[in-house]
Amino acid sequence: MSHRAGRTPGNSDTLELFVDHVTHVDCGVLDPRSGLSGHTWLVDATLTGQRDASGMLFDFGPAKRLLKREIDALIDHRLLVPRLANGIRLDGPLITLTAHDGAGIDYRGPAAGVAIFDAEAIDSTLLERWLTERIAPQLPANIDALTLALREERIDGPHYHYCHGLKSHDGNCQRMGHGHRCRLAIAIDGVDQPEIAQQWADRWQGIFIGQREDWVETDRHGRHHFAYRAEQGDFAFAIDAGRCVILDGPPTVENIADHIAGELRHAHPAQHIAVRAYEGVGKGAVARRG
Ligand SMILES: Nc1nc2c(c(=O)[nH]1)N=C([C@H](O)[C@H](O)COP(=O)(O)OP(=O)(O)OP(=O)(O)O)CN2
Repeated sequence: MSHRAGRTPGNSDTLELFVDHVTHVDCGVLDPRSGLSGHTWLVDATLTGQRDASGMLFDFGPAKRLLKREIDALIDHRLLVPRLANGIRLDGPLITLTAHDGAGIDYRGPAAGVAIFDAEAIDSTLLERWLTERIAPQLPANIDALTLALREERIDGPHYHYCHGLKSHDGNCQRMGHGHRCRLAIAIDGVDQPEIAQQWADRWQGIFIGQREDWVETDRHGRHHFAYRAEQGDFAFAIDAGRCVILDGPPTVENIADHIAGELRHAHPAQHIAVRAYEGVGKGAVARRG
């Protein structure tokens, strides 16, 4: 999605500067069809304009810092909410979604934990436009246009997406309801097991991973309620129990990998298990049992 930043581009002296994967965004999305989903989008940026006296469009260092800072501040580690979607209600800090299948999701938390869009649904095209409209005006005057492209990491093997929050994290991971799209790999006795990893990925698509000590109750509609107090404020989430996984410890990627390894160990007690779980793109944890 492209947005003019200021001047009209010239003909022959216009150049493009690109930064692939200037940042990635890990967020949760409320959607009237799927309910809750976790996303990781890589962001590629292209700047169009004229060189200044230094021979540059924009020094890569400050350009990357500005783009990453703004994109991260606007949508990273937030729950993205399409305000105009059927079934969405905003009532102060309480956001409720009644999805098409009747399932209800409640979120309550500080404003910093969400991003609200005047839209019926959220996808990468909408986010590209929304972000460029806000960031392009901050670019230097010799930049005529900004193009941002959001893409998912190419993952050929098993992968899943989930939402969570890490209440003790000193950064934005404390925000309940942010999410990730992740690879998952499992090996038994050193042999890759894509089918087993795929079964886990299928089972875990779109789950919310909570911590047992934050589980408050299961209501009469069969929804688990979670709540915690973090540095940025009080967060609470309610979602169908069938879409929750509850861990004994915080839902870090270490604990997620270890949870899967522990479950597999029951089924394969005499074998060596290795679970390589990712959190978003390019990072994660390996848990080994046996
Ligand atoms: N050892 C661990 N550290 C962190 C975990 C974890 O599970 N184990 N989890 C998180 C957060 O959940 C988070 O979503 C990761 O975000 P962040 O640290 O911001 O990672 P990015 O790749 O997005 O980093 P940038 O600096 O924004 O590029 C945090 N730590």
